[in-house]
Amino acid sequence: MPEQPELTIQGWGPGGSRGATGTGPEGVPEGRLEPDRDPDPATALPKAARRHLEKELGWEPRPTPPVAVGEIRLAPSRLPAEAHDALVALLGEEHVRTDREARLRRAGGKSYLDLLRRREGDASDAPDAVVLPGSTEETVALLALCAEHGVVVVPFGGGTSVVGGLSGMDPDDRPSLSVDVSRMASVTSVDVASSLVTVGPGMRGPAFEEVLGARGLTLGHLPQSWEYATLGGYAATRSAGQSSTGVGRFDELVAGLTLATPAGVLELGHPPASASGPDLLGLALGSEGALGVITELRLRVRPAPQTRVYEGWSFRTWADGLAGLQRLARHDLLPDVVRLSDPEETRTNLLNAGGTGARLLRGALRARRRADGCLLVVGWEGLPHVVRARRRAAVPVLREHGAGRVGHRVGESWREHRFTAPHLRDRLMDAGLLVETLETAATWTALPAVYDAVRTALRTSLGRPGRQPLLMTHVSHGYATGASLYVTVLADRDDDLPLQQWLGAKRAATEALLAAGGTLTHHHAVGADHRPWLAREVGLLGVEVLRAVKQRLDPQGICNPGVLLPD
Ligand SMILES: Cc1cc2nc3c(=O)[nH]c(=O)nc-3n(C[C@H](O)[C@H](O)[C@H](O)COP(=O)(O)OP(=O)(O)OC[C@H]3O[C@@H](n4cnc5c(N)ncnc54)[C@H](O)[C@@H]3O)c2cc1C
Repeated sequence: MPEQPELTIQGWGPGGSRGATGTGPEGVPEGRLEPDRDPDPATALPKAARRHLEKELGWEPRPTPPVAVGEIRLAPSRLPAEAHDALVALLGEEHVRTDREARLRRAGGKSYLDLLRRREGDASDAPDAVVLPGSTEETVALLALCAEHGVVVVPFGGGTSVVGGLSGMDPDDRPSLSVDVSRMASVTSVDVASSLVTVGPGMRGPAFEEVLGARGLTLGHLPQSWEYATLGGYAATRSAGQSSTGVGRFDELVAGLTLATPAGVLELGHPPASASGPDLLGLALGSEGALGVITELRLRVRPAPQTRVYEGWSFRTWADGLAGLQRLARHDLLPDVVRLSDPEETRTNLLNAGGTGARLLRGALRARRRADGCLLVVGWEGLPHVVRARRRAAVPVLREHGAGRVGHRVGESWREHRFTAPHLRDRLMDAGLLVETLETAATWTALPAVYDAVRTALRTSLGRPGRQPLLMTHVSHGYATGASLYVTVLADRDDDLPLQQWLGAKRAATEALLAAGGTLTHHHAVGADHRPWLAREVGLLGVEVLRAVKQRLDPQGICNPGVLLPD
């Protein structure tokens, strides 16, 4: 398996002048514990970005660094000795870990709240131990063992959950195990004729694409968390990638999977298609570890694209942009990548982009009176003549809605930098900012109202005299019936009550988007954070159906009890 980069615990990405280093057992990427940091906020951000944010937010940059990793508080492991010994007998000593480093690395996910807690030295969500099963059989056996000893099990993929999916909360406060699937990370079969590849859940996107690329294939699932998230995690959360408008959401890429549960093994999905009753595969997709551990996936792949065309367009208004996308969607003409930024996101991105190209673009948009407009990045991939034909059909529609072409460099630059934002988030958090995202989806009809409602709720909740949040929104995925909205929120952090500040804003935004007709989540999943609202979307009877399925597969309720189902 190609080497996978390191996981960190207080931010995103590798590095860390102050972090500890270590080498882990087979399959566990070990290394520095925290990202590289410039402790001085005056130099940590590009000048233009800092000036813009200071003006927009009423924010004064100040150093708010995380505590040193050595100061993070970690309670002693509560794993009972008999359970530990039984796990060692099953998996071997090196695959049952209770050491500080192993537990800290699997403490929670990467939401703003998760990172705030860890930056403040709180690792109360750390598991009592980490186990690394190597096969479906070992996973089933370890689930039986945990059920017998009353130990909670939290599957761990890349640790990139942003909805509290790894918080390990348990109403009965039992000891908890992080089940790290990184040892199950190899490709076991490639069926080129059927476009099917069987792979372990612990493999990450870059490694998988490398293996597929050698065969002229691709999966094409590219979420912003691509560097760290795993294939099993994508399935467990119903992830969507940046090209999902074209290649489909991750749900659509899963042809089948194996789910190890305390009640036994489920083999789900029968490609190419089946009418044998309701689709049980759908129960495992989005199950977030609450029904068991996904131990194998059969994924639908495609030939690697021979051509890629990425470019930028500019609409005069947000309404024009939405109307243009809706029209493309109705006629099945949406490109593979569609990303329409609202005026606030467009302005901020243009100001923050450095270099001559960005300066020229700003000038050109001003000259064409589009400085307050909305940037659209589109991308087409595939066979050259198909890409040409699809683009040729879409361009007149864009023009009919007033879009002006701003060129390939904008599209290419977006493609080149599309995984950098999470690294910037670390630096913004170091300088006293609240930085978080939220997402939803709505029909084309409801979308404008959802957009307005979320913005009003966030402004009301986070606004203070002389201070306003910066709310940057884009449409990230288009469908015939509607689209998703993705909001990036920046605000001056309340240094006294930072957790409460975001919890209040998130609650207000969620209430507002549900009332306006948005979905609870488009691709981040339910986790612990969205649980209280699940019944609003699926109804009380829907929650009861899910509870009954869980009761059958996991009678002792040991599988990730803190997520998905409301208390
Ligand atoms: C900076 C950033 C950018 C992001 N961008 C995107 C994006 O563009 N699109 C998107 O969809 N999401 C995005 N996310 C959210 C996150 O990356 C996804 O939810 C991803 O699918 C999680 O994968 P993971 O391997 O990290 O899973 P984890 O975070 O480890 O786990 C997520 C949940 O799934 C469960 N789980 C994990 N593996 C298994 C398994 N094998 N069997 C059963 N349950 C399992 C866990 O218990 C947990 O409840 C982003 C997150 C961050 C921090």
